[in-house]
Amino acid sequence: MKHGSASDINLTVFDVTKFLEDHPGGDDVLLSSTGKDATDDFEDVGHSSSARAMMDEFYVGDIDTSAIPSKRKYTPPKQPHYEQDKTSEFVIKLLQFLVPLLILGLAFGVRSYTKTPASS
Ligand code: HEM
Repeated sequence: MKHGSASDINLTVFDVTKFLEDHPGGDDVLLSSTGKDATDDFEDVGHSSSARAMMDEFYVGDIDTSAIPSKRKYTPPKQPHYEQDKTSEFVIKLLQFLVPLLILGLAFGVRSYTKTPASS
């Protein structure tokens, strides 16, 4: 949040971790205002001048917002293009279909060879 009448491009950072339990307005409102510019949140409440004076206790430093790099769109690194070999994929699919049939045929074959002829 901005503090006092500092220049518009400066953002003042406060560490309120030690103040969470003691904040008269509660810890939930403090937490909901962390990690962002909480100037409006702070001002909207109409904090007293003694509340403003307390802020010095939690002062960490100023950030020159013009020095913050603007967010850049993430572009994933280019992947090398691999020649995809579809034949092995096809062979695997074919085997997945044929192997069970082969086992079934084998089982029937073995059965018909080993079957004792029906007593006549
Ligand atoms: C370092 C920052 C802050 C300090 C030192 C501080 C301090 C205080 C103090 C001393 C009070 C008692 C009333 C008064 O004296 O004005 C208070 C009340 C309150 N504060 Fe903060 N505060 C801070 C930040 C915030 C933030 C970011 C919010 C966000 C919404 C907030 C919301 C409130 C609320 C809702 C109350 C209760 C007001 C009421 O019941 O009348 N405060 N705060």
